[in-house]
Amino acid sequence: MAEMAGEAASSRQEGPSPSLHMVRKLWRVAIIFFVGDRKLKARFLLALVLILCAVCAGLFVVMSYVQRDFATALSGKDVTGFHKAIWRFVGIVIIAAPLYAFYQYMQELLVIEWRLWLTELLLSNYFSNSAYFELKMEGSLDNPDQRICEDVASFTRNTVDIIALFASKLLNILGFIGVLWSIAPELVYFLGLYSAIGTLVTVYGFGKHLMSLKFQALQKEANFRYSLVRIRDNVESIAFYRGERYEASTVKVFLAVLVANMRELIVWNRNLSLFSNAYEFSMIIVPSIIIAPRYFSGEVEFGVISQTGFAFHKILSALSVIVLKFDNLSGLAAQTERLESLLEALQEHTGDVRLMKKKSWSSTSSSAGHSIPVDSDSSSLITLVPQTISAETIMHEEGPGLLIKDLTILTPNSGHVLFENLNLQLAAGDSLLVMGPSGCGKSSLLRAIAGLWRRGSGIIQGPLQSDSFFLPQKPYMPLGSLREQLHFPAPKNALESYNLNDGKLMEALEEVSLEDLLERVGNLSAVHDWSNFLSSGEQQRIAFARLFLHVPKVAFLDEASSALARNEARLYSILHAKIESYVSVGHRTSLVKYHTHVLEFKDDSSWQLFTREEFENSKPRL
Ligand SMILES: Nc1ncnc2c1ncn2[C@@H]1O[C@H](COP(=O)(O)OP(=O)(O)OP(=O)(O)O)[C@@H](O)[C@H]1O
Repeated sequence: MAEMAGEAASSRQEGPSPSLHMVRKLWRVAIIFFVGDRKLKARFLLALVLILCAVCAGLFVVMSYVQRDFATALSGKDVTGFHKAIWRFVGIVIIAAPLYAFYQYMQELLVIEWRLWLTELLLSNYFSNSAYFELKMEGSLDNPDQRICEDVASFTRNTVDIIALFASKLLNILGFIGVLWSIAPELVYFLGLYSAIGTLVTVYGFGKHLMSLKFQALQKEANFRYSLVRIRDNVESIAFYRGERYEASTVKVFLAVLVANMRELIVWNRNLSLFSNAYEFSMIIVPSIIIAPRYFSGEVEFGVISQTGFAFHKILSALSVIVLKFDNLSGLAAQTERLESLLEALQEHTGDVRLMKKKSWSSTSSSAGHSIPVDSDSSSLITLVPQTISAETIMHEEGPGLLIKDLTILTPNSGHVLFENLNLQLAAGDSLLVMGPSGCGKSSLLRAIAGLWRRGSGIIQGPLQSDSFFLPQKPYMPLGSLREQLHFPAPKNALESYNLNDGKLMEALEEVSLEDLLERVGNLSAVHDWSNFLSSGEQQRIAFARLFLHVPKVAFLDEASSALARNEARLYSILHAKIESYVSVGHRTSLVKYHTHVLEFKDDSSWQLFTREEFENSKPRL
């Protein structure tokens, strides 16, 4: 199973580790938003966040002076000074409260815009050039759905938080270092050394383990959730098999693996907390200890003690940001790692230069000629040719009918040869039935024609993608109304352009003997969980109705009538009348009479092409 392969493949990955390479990856994933097609908006929002951050940090510096005057007035029993300090404090609060709320709001807005943009970019690539299919087939990338959904959300949220955090810490250093330096320069040196040691201990003592555990936690959470989603998608089969105990034990294994990882993670988090708390708490009274003798000797006033403490802790927390926020940073590193590998994998499949700005700068010039359009809905089979055409790649060309030259197909991962040097040609009006033992490669032939499998050699000349239509072995019922089931794969937002009015849809339902379905569900807008609501035969008939509505030049049917008995003859006679050429895969000899040619695969991977008459004569029992 591809998921298991994905799990195995990615469990071999150790995850991120603290290094400059990691920082570069973070930059690569983050920068694409700020140089993408909405870069003006992105940069404007980021600039606003940084400006607000600077203003808020400035207010903190002002507040430290007010606090100093406040304390000094109190200790000197200076009532006027005390009232003055209170009014200045009130003034700062009046400015700071709305400003801080606006600052938070702008951060949230930046997160939402960033998430929306990145998710849309990933989705358009995921569905482009069959990337979603190939990623699953290759099994090298676990849970792309979780990466697109949760990792993008957490990545954008954490990155904005960290940018704002680093900016405010930097401004704190700039704002308070002068204050502290003017009072006690030795405290500045001390802080520099102390935080450098703390950072080194955190990064080298905890970094590798924590980042790797966080990376695995994301993966294991996703595997656990997917194991439950699979059950929801296959409830009926599991219930018939009475497979509850098996499934429960499988899910528990995923849970146990997840919990084992969590246990290890909390141990490391506990140790990190021990260290960072000791690191932080041991500094609480240090500034007072250093400044107190000067106060006792009358060198500085009382308020300087609290101002020194305030400035000291601001700079300490700024210089120690890696120590104190390492938990968030390691989470961000894990999300970055997962997103970076998704972006890389998608770029390999789609060639979309927007996905990896840095990398593409060096590769655009050389690969520009092969760049594959994203979101192209009139793409021909030619657009399915991968970026790098190797000796092991099947070539696609546009042409009338279907022409297959010297086609050899290998399975995607194992490279097992299914059949070799297949040659055939279908002219307009021809139809072909592909037969042979189970597992010989009949469906794989259709996969190769559709451009889903590319390993092998030879040439497939076929019509534009928009002129061909495939009915897969498992009928697929998307989410949506009955109308949308019939329109599928027309996108929801483009139904009108397909010019399929309700009259035509009802005609198609009649053609496939499903006119009663409309009575059962009420109308074409009815929404159900169609894959559970309809029987297998009914789902196959809906698939035929889609085919009759789309009227392609060539249709490909993979055991598309396997669940039909009575209706098969009727559907094939409509197919024959409506569609110029078609290729069916099937086991039943009853299908032979609906085709002009038969391609028969044998157990030894050889094949033979017959006209219908030749085939019938060679098998007298038919
Ligand atoms: N993703 C894959 N990776 C590796 N091998 C695969 C993959 N998918 C299918 N195969 C193998 O390729 C072979 C051909 O599969 P295919 O689905 O084309 O068979 P088929 O002739 O259509 O069989 P059936 O009549 O049972 O549907 C099988 O042995 C199958 O196990």
